[in-house]
Amino acid sequence: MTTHVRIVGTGLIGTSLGIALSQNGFRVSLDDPSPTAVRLARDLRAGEVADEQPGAPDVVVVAAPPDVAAGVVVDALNRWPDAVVTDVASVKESVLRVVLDSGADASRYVGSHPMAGRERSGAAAARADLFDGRAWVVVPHEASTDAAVRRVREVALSVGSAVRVMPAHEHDEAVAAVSHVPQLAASIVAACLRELPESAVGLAGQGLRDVTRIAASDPRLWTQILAGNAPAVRDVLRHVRDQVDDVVGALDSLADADGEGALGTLSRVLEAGNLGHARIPGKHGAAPAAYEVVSVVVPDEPGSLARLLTDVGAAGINLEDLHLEHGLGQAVGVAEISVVPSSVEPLRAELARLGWRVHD
Ligand SMILES: NC(=O)C1=CN([C@@H]2O[C@H](COP(=O)(O)OP(=O)(O)OC[C@H]3O[C@@H](n4cnc5c(N)ncnc54)[C@H](O)[C@@H]3O)[C@@H](O)[C@H]2O)C=CC1
Ligand SMILES: O=C(O)C(=O)Cc1ccc(O)cc1
Repeated sequence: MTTHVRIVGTGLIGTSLGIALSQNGFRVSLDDPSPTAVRLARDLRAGEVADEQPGAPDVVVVAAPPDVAAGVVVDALNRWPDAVVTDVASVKESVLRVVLDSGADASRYVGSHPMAGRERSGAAAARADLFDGRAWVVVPHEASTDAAVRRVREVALSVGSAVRVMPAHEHDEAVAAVSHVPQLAASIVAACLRELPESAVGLAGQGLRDVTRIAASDPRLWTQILAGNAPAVRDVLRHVRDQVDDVVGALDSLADADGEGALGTLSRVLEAGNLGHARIPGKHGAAPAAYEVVSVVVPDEPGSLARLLTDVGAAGINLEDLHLEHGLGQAVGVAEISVVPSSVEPLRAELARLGWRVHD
């Protein structure tokens, strides 16, 4: 029988999920306090407006802001006595605590968190493939039934996510380090740009863009996320502060004293960064792949990049990643094509043969 999923909160995450589930044969009904948000989600083919859908849902996914998520979960458990209820809030322990204290039937509640998102909010930013190949944390608690856990896993797997199961406190500690502190770091670095003269900001290259991409995220959402995970975020941030203090000490010594030991400190911090970076998983949560980059000059003309990608495909080589370096006002850019090491030489030779300028 077709599974009926009710999505409550049709912003970025709810609408993306609705589109992906609808494409995979689920029956989806949509609800949101904002009638405009529901209708936009419906128009984007995320499902039908809930008022127009008869019958109780099998699964309710609460995709509302973190500070109201727990209350919406409790309402859903009370309203639909046979439904499994999950939420996708970025913090899990604070939601679980409210649900357990509410007296509602928590055996049908299983928390969850897709590790996929964008720096934009709202249904208009939704993407059908948002969850594809990304981790989706399923967060059961002591009273969750196996049947409820299976239902939530089914939702995550059917949109292409890789399921990871862990308890709420472990989830919150993990995301403090891999998501919440990185968001703060991006915001703090970007905030330092506010007072810079135009002539300085104009020198920005890809490094600054990479480090600050998520500084464009929604401050209202992130204030709630950080507040909801305060102890774990604070602990990671203290660790960051200790390392910043070490670096400042080394730089003080270089600037004002004999600099003894300072280069060692700087080098250790940078090498530790290499080691941490190498642990970030590659595509589909797989172990980080050691790809190599082939750099190719691309003229700034219509169709150039498409022609390059066609030539890579025709050479029978799998493109693992693509990055375009493109300075403002330049007539050419550089495409950095990541491939497995064994493909580097064949690709270089083939592209050079076809007349592309391939860099060392
Ligand atoms: N934005 C991201 O990158 C990610 C967000 N999340 C989590 O997903 C949830 C939704 O986030 P987004 O989709 O980004 O937010 P959003 O701002 O795009 O959408 C939130 C929606 O919830 C609705 N809403 C507000 N109060 C509500 C209530 N009381 N009941 C039902 N709906 C209500 C709003 O009208 C809005 O349409 C949050 O809990 C967030 O922590 C999880 C993974 C990634
Ligand atoms: O933009 C990215 O790289 C993200 O990882 C987005 C994201 C934002 C919030 C979450 O709770 C989970 C994922």
